[in-house]
Amino acid sequence: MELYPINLKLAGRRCAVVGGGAVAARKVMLLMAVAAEVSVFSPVLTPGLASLVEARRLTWVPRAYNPGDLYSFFLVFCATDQPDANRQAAAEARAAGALVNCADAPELSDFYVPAHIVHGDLLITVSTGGGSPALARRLKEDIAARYGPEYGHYLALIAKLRPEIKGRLSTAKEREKFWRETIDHEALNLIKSGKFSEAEERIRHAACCTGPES
Ligand SMILES: C[C@@]1(CC(=O)O)c2cc3[nH]c(cc4nc(cc5[nH]c(cc(n2)[C@H]1CCC(=O)O)[C@@](C)(CC(=O)O)[C@@H]5CCC(=O)O)C(CC(=O)O)=C4CCC(=O)O)c(CCC(=O)O)c3CC(=O)O
Ligand SMILES: NC(=O)C1=CN([C@@H]2O[C@H](COP(=O)(O)OP(=O)(O)OC[C@H]3O[C@@H](n4cnc5c(N)ncnc54)[C@H](O)[C@@H]3O)[C@@H](O)[C@H]2O)C=CC1
Repeated sequence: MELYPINLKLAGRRCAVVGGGAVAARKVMLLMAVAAEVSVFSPVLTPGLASLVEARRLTWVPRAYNPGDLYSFFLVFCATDQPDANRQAAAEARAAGALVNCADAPELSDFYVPAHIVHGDLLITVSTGGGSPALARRLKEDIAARYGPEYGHYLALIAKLRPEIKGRLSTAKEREKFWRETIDHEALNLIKSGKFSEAEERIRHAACCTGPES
């Protein structure tokens, strides 16, 4: 195993993307989705990136990367179509202490972006360690067909009820047993049919019937 699985909080963090093509755009969109503060260094942008600049949601430095650009970022993506520029940017960013992703050189990257499915706070990711991004994408599609948006609603309900259940069941052991038994298909089926309050009641009711003796 080479990769440590970790999910980063990037809200408000300064992140840089070097390059403004299709790959850079994919990385930028994801950074924006998690409210990172994003700067793009590239002479040319995709139309999608250009409209984000116009909406003032993105800082654009409209030129090729220059040494010295990357001294103050937490995370840096090097995603130009020029291998030498990517290498130089990656080396500078790493020397400055940033975590680096080099789009055309996995061996120069500190981390990879996994294929992912998002439903609210539910994040399902697939990594192939850089071995086959196409396989990661395919597996993601298979998983997405199995775990739809209802799981996001289910998670939101469980997360809402967790503090209440924590108050009712006094030990961690009881809570662990409760949640292992309560996360079942019945509540999920209720959510699938739009019966949110019935699903909530089902979980609350289960908590009433659980106690130290059960
Ligand atoms: C190492 C990594 C670095 C990183 O970018 O983080 C990396 C590297 C490279 N990708 C390349 C090609 C492709 N990348 C994709 C797609 C995705 N690539 C993503 C991640 C990663 N790509 C990281 C490893 C993740 C892992 O494996 O765990 C995904 C999962 C996430 C995202 O980028 O958002 C996203 C899925 C989007 C989705 O879910 O839909 C497709 C498929 C397609 O587009 O249909 C192809 C063409 C088919 C193929 O090559 O498999 C090449 C060029 C190879 C060449 O020159 O031929 C390199 C460089 C190299 O390998 O040397
Ligand atoms: N990691 C991944 O998921 C994938 C990576 N790749 C790799 O990523 C690279 C980029 O792919 P695309 O976005 O499709 O290329 P592209 O040709 O669409 O875009 C390249 C961008 O880099 C900019 N650029 C060129 N030189 C620059 C410099 N010195 N400084 C700043 N910006 C510069 C250009 O203006 C352009 O916006 C490819 O060379 C390929 O090796 C390709 C597919 C997937």
